[in-house]
Amino acid sequence: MMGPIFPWRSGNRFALLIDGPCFFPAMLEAIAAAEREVVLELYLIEDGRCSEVLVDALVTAASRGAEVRCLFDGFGALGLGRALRQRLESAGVQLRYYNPLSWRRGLRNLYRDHRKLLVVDRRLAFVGGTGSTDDFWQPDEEPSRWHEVMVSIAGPLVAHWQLLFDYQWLACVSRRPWKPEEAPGLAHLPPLPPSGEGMGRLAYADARQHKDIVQSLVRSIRRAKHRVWLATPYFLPSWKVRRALLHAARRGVDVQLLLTSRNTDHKPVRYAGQRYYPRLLRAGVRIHEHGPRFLHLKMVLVDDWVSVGSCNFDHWNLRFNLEANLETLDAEFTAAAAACLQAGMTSAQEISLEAWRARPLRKRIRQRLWGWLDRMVVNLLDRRR
Ligand SMILES: O=P(O)(O)OC[C@H](O)CO
Repeated sequence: MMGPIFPWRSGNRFALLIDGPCFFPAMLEAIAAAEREVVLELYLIEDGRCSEVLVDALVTAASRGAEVRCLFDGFGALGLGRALRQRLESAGVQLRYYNPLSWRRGLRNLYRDHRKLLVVDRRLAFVGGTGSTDDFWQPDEEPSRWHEVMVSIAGPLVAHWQLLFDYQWLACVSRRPWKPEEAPGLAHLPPLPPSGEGMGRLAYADARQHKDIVQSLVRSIRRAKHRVWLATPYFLPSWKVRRALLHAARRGVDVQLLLTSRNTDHKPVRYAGQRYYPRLLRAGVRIHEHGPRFLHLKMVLVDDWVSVGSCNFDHWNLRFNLEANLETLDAEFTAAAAACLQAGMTSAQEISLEAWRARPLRKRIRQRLWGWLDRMVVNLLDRRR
């Protein structure tokens, strides 16, 4: 791994904020209270009521003299129109775009900044899986159309999230790689500390160059004693993750997956991922498809360890994206994450092996087709390495 690895830090306070109507007002309130600095990094941001309110808050903060910097993904921000961009710029908000699309960049256009983070005055951070679109939140609309979580963090860990932003902010201009000697980084994944109050760590991925986010997940699953509960909207896990899940289920660990139902924005991804169902079900993994709203949250609970953030742990994300997750070992936060996942699984439909075997022909054809396409593209990309 090329990048430095962040250590565990104790003494943080975490709050799990479930769904846009809970986390957007909290984020806006923090921006409204900013005295010196606001940094925001998002993959998805597009025109709509949600972004209008967010832009209002950023513009107000900048007009009061706070330094406001926004780093948006060059593809994810294509839906952000000129009017909102100009409002930000005229108020003095500094805007940068990660890897803007260009025909000259060819396959390098696939590299995307998928992180989602907000840090205010270097003292309060919000991290998780949201974008700024009306699907996540609109004022006065409840519940939100998409089910998502963010976590508020106060304490020493906030400095690490600020650092992650600052490096990427610089790298966007100079294309400088990370310089390990400049960061408070470790060379290897740190051992898991005993569960304690406010224990947390920043795990990240920098496309193929650095992936402690997934190494940490695989290590946790391999050591799981009681449970592995994993929620993601785009279930295309790498072989290492699948193998760890299968082995955990076979040795009697309670392995449960919370995935999307037909209520998804990328149906082909769902079909391609369903090719893994039979083997997982035979090993004893329980699979739930979340129906009521589109499940967009990305969260894993392994015994008391939680990893939550931007990462879908799929082979596309981990090949091309910048990702960032919060890992925690904190009894209260673990209980909140478990309750959130449990509620999701309770309102989902569980898929049994019998029902799966009896699925109609048209479903089998779709799964074969998209599964085959996914595998073919991945094989082609592997050959280019
Ligand atoms: O990439 P995610 O997981 O942030 O989800 C955003 C979707 O791609 C929107 O279609």
